[in-house]
Amino acid sequence: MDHPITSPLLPGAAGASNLILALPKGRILKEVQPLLAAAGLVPGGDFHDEDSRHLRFPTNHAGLDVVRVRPFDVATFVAHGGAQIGICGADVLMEFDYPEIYAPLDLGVGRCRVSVAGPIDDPIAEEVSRWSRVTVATKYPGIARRHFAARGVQAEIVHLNGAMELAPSLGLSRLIVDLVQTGSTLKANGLVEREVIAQVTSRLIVNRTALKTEPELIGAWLARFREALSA
Ligand SMILES: Nc1ncnc2c1ncn2[C@@H]1O[C@H](COP(=O)(O)OP(=O)(O)OP(=O)(O)O)[C@@H](O)[C@H]1O
Ligand SMILES: O=P(O)(O)OC[C@H]1O[C@H](OP(=O)(O)OP(=O)(O)O)[C@H](O)[C@@H]1O
Repeated sequence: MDHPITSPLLPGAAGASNLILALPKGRILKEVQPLLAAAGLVPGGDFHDEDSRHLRFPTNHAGLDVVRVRPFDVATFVAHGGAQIGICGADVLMEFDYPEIYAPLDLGVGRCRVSVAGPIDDPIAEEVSRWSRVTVATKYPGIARRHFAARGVQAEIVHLNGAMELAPSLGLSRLIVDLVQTGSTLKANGLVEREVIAQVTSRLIVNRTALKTEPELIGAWLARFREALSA
């Protein structure tokens, strides 16, 4: 597909700063590479060198640089306006619930779900809504707290950044809230999915203020991604 560089995608008037697209390191980055290519966006420098210490990279568009950050931090960079556009999972958006972020495009990658899980040999965990409180290990304290609060249950959160599946067997918590795709990580650790909180895919996100101040420039990138998705 031919992607001529049309004028809205060029840098603005002299002195205008570059747009920044925040990309998540890891699995999502791998999955969105074909979409970036279809949108005519090619990160340059040593972007593809995983050992590079650079964090910001030029692209084939003089008006757009990319930064490579942790998946959770994509939303924070975009919410604070450090990056105007980003790509991150709906799980991250749900966790932070930043009002500054607009998420217009579902990219259809990174498909999984946020779920409650517990030990397979703890059948009463199914009756959690009858409890007044429960301990939950998770890297999603906001999602977990809101989910249980909506059922009138107070969640006491043990905040972990990974390996949540170990928490019940090691006595940290009764339940976990984590991402599930195939379910093999739960199974391998003696856990079972109890409840799906939300389905997850990755989204293209935009800072709302930036969209108001640079509507043509950001609108042109949204149109490119939309077109790439429908190709
Ligand atoms: N098993 C999975 N299947 C599909 N998508 C997933 C899966 N695990 C995570 N994701 C999606 O990918 C995003 C990034 O997950 P990834 O595991 O790459 O990073 P992370 O572990 O959150 O990052 P960090 O290295 O900063 O801890 C998640 O926010 C979610 O949207
Ligand atoms: O249902 P499954 O297909 O087993 O996938 C779920 C696992 O994937 C994610 O972990 P990831 O592989 O990203 O590891 P990390 O969070 O520890 O980096 C998630 O935190 C689960 O542990």
